[in-house]
Amino acid sequence: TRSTRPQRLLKAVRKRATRGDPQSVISAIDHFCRHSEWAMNVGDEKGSILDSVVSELNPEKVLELGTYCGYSTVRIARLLPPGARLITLEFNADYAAIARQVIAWAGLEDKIQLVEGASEDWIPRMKEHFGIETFDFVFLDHWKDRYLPDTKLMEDCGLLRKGTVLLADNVICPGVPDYLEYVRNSLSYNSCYFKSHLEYTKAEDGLEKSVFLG
Ligand SMILES: Nc1ncc2ncn(CCCCCNC(=O)c3cc(-c4ccc(F)cc4)cc(O)c3O)c2n1
Ligand SMILES: [Mg+2]
Repeated sequence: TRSTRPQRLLKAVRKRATRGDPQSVISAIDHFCRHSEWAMNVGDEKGSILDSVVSELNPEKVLELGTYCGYSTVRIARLLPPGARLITLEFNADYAAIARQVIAWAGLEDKIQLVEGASEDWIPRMKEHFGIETFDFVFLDHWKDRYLPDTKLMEDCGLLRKGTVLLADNVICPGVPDYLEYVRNSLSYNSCYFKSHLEYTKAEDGLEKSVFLG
């Protein structure tokens, strides 16, 4: 049967990127998405904003919601200090299988734990299952109607501490109006918007950075 887009994306990584070189994996995926087939990776323009937030924060414990093919997983993990850990949740088994191979090609598997399942099922189990106290950085890029309930769930599970940074993708396109309204009006967050574009297009999109105040 016909291959899937994630399978073709992985093929492009293997063809163009150098094993063990995360930057070449990132460039290969961006090239594939610009010149062959659009895919819903955070992309190079928003990815540069993601890089600057991660580099400034130097987080030890990172949670990513929504792995897809592992593009942002690789972007984040390549910047983490030794000993830092990234847990990434992916609901779709086919995407997870591709992401594992993209992460392995980048040589970053030691820093990354990919968990297959739904965020709402795994967030309550982070402490007992992964020995996580709190996260330093959370990247939200999964179902857009789960950003708000999962943020409240992370608060309720005590997974956020004073200074934890939430960075949310797609706050304009496809959009997360209920989440934006919450983080921008809650006294528990300092929130700011980084205007950008939907990956590989001219449409407006952006990232919302929200610092939890405890
Ligand atoms: N609960 C739970 N737990 C864990 C999970 N793991 C995966 N999922 C399901 C996530 C399914 C993919 C989410 N991402 C997007 O839908 C997305 C879409 C666009 C986009 C598309 C078409 C357009 F015309 C314009 C923009 C662009 C983006 O950058 C996006 O990130 C989970 N859910
Ligand atoms: Mg996204």
